[in-house]
Amino acid sequence: MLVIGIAGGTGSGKTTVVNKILQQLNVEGVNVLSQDNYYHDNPNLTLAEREALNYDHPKSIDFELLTQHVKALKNNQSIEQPVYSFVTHSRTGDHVLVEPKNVLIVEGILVLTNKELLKEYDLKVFVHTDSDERLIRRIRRDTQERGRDLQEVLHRYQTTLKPMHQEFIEPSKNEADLIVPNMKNNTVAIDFLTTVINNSLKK
Ligand SMILES: Nc1ncnc2c1ncn2[C@@H]1O[C@H](COP(=O)(O)OP(=O)(O)O)[C@@H](O)[C@H]1O
Ligand SMILES: Nc1ccn([C@@H]2O[C@H](COP(=O)(O)O)[C@@H](O)[C@H]2O)c(=O)n1
Repeated sequence: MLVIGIAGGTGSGKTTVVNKILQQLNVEGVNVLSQDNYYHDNPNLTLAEREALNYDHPKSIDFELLTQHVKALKNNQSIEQPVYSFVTHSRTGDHVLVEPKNVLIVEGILVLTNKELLKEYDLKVFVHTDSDERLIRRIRRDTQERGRDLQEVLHRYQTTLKPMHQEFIEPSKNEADLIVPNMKNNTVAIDFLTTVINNSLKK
């Protein structure tokens, strides 16, 4: 199994890049584990308390479970991936059964920050987009798809998102084997990535 970690700031285009790779890959099967499904649940907190949490710090992620799931898939075992809701800031209680396949992509803002998880990757990618463009994309997405309003997005950006990006996410770029600029459609980088993945699978 080839394991690929794809990180980058919020709104950098990680999901978009992953979807383009999936369209082009010439392999039997690919699984994608999104870090977003591995946020801690915090069932003992009220909705207001959960809303106030910092979701851009590495401690907000259940890396133990994510790493355990990556290792299980590599050992040819199935996993039950939790499902997360950005509306309630908690796990829904549902699970998705994931069976092992040839390629595993692990994507998320913090997936290149965890030492144990870093050991599991064969290829590490960082998607780069300038912060002003990422903020614009984030406002658009969170108000249209994640039930947020402009004030919420801007408050979170100033209080946690930007400082955490500078402290944890941007430095994790140094772990990457490849940096994909995604300010505009970058077909060359996507073609390059799929070629690298296909070649690694042939070895
Ligand atoms: N190269 C691009 N040019 C313009 N818009 C883009 C590009 N890549 C992604 N987007 C848009 O930006 C938003 C965030 O992209 P997404 O892939 O969800 O980012 P991430 O997963 O890194 O948070 C989406 O609305 C997406 O359509
Ligand atoms: N309850 C939550 C959990 C996370 N977030 C934000 O999601 C961002 C990461 O997701 P991407 O798809 O953009 O990579 C992260 O920046 C968190 O602030 C949230 O708003 N609410």
